[in-house]
Amino acid sequence: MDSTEESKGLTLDAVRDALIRDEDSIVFSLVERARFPRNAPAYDPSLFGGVGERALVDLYVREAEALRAKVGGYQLPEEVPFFPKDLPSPLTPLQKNPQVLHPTSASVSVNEAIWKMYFNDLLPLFTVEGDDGNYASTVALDLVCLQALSRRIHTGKYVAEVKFIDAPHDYGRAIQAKDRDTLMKMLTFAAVEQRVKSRVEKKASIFAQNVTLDECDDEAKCKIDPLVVSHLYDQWVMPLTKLVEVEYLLQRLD
Ligand SMILES: C=C(O[C@@H]1C=C(C(=O)O)C=C[C@H]1O)C(=O)O
Repeated sequence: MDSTEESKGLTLDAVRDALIRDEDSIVFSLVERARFPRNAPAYDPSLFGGVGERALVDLYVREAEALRAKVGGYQLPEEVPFFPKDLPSPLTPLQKNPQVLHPTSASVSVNEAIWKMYFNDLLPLFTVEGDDGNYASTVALDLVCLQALSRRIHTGKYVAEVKFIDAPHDYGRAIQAKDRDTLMKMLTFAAVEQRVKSRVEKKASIFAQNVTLDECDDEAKCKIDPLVVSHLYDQWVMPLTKLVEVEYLLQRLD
């Protein structure tokens, strides 16, 4: 969420607009990563002796996050690091962000689940098997994908706050009873989810087109399968966003 939106007051429409914009970043990041094959050695901790037991991708993400923290990153609730331990302190004066969420929101992270999902489930669905040796580009693009997914999913903290503010008594009862199932039912909007899935599939089919000048180009294939993107949202992005919402709500009255 940018600070102008926050200062105008948090509304469900404004947060949903932010989620819609994040769809573009997610689709584009997947299209970029799909230019390279799987490149499995980048994920193998037993390779690249110089970097110890860590896979190249771990090393890259950890160092990139440390640098980002030094220049003032990870101060917003939706910006959550994958390697939060021992992040360096910022070297720059911090921007003053309005505190719109409950203070415990910083501790809500589902990045471990995002990491596992991305490498174990998603990558094999949109990259081709193979190894072209371009490991530096591969891990750099993985980081872009992971960050886009993580930001979208952790924006669920704002969604939860707005829903809570709209019905504090109903949510309050379920929170006090620590009733996860009721919270999950209350915050789920099936019709909205259906529209999200249809829209991301459409976006993927437009953004991932191979554009040519040929009049009638039957060969124009998509760079990623639009169905993979709606599957990603259906199976992982929306369930994890809702998990963030539940986790946030459970701490909302602390
Ligand atoms: C994010 C929301 O909460 C839930 C999760 C959704 C999603 O991840 O896109 C969509 C609808 C809701 O079931 C919302 O209500 O907008």
